[in-house]
Amino acid sequence: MKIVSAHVGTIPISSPIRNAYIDFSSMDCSILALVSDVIVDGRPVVGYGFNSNGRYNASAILEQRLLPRLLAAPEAELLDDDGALAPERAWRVMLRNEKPGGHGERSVAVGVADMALHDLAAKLAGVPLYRWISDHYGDGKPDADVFVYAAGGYYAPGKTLTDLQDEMHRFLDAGYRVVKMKIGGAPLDEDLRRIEAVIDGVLDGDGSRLAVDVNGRFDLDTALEYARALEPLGLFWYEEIGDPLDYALNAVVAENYRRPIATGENLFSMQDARNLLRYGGMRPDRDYIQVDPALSYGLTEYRRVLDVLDRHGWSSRRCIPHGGHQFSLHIAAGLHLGGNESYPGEFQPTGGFTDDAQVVDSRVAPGELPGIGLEGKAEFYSVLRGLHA
Ligand SMILES: O=C([O-])CC(=O)C(=O)O
Ligand SMILES: [Mg+2]
Repeated sequence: MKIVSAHVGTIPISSPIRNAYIDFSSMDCSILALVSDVIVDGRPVVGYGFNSNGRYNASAILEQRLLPRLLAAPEAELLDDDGALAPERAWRVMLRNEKPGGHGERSVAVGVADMALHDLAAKLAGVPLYRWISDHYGDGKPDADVFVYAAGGYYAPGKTLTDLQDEMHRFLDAGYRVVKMKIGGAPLDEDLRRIEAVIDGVLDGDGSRLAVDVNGRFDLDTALEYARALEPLGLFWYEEIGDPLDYALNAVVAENYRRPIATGENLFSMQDARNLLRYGGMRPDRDYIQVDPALSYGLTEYRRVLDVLDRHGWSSRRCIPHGGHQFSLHIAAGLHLGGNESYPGEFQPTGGFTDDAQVVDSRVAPGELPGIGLEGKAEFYSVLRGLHA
């Protein structure tokens, strides 16, 4: 097995929505095809990768550093002892001559390549990725389906409370039980009206089915003011409250807020996640870790994150990755995570699951196509095919 060519593209995943920190009017991402020399049914087996939303494309790092190393490596450096593609070995090749620290855009680029390598490895083995992950990295007994919640509730120009309620009703109609909305982009009293409109108008008064996401906007005073107002509502979680690297802020909020906290989508390495556990006051009996493998050096690094969590007494069930993509859906099923995010309708064409995926009672199965199964997302697959056809 040899990787004969690598093809990088940059595509928009933009929309007019806004969270408390950024709008998505110019959001884009990198896409990648790794073409192998293995031919099945007259076509080469190809692994695909992309980065999820929130960080912009990292195409230059892929093109200028990571992929040249991958393509120049002797075949044996990418293979395991049985001659099969070993994504973790290829990962080490890509990161040769890179210093530690300084995670960020590099971790996005590696995340894209790591995803494509895992897609390719599972396709070469002829199995869906969750099965490959479970057999190679897990206990061989993957979960049949995965908890998913519907994320949305963004701020948008002209969006009314009724529009917000309609959006949340659509999520419930699509099979989700738990929904998420943005806060922190409006004054507290206005956010509370938005929250109450969803809890009372959509969720039959049950706040435990609503998560709220600040996208790192609050200083400590505002974080605590909101915490006091939110606690009686019994929310599913209070997310990314302050700057992602302000572990002390997170710890103080955790001391003052009894309900679950979720964070980690802007932590890009095992070391960052470990610092969150060491200094962030996160509580293993109730809080959630949202590190997104597609943004943070891929599944190879994510396994290190899971190992650190385990050493700190955390269950993998407390991990619900950010990003709403099909890659993390397989990882969640293969490694017994607590769930995965979903954005019905946003961040197309990359976001979401295969076209035939059915969410029932907030659970969805990763599907049985070989690899990640992006071939089952028709619009996205036509874009990916265009990279190398
Ligand atoms: O608005 C965003 O950047 C996405 C986000 O935080 C999430 O999905 O949790
Ligand atoms: Mg978030």
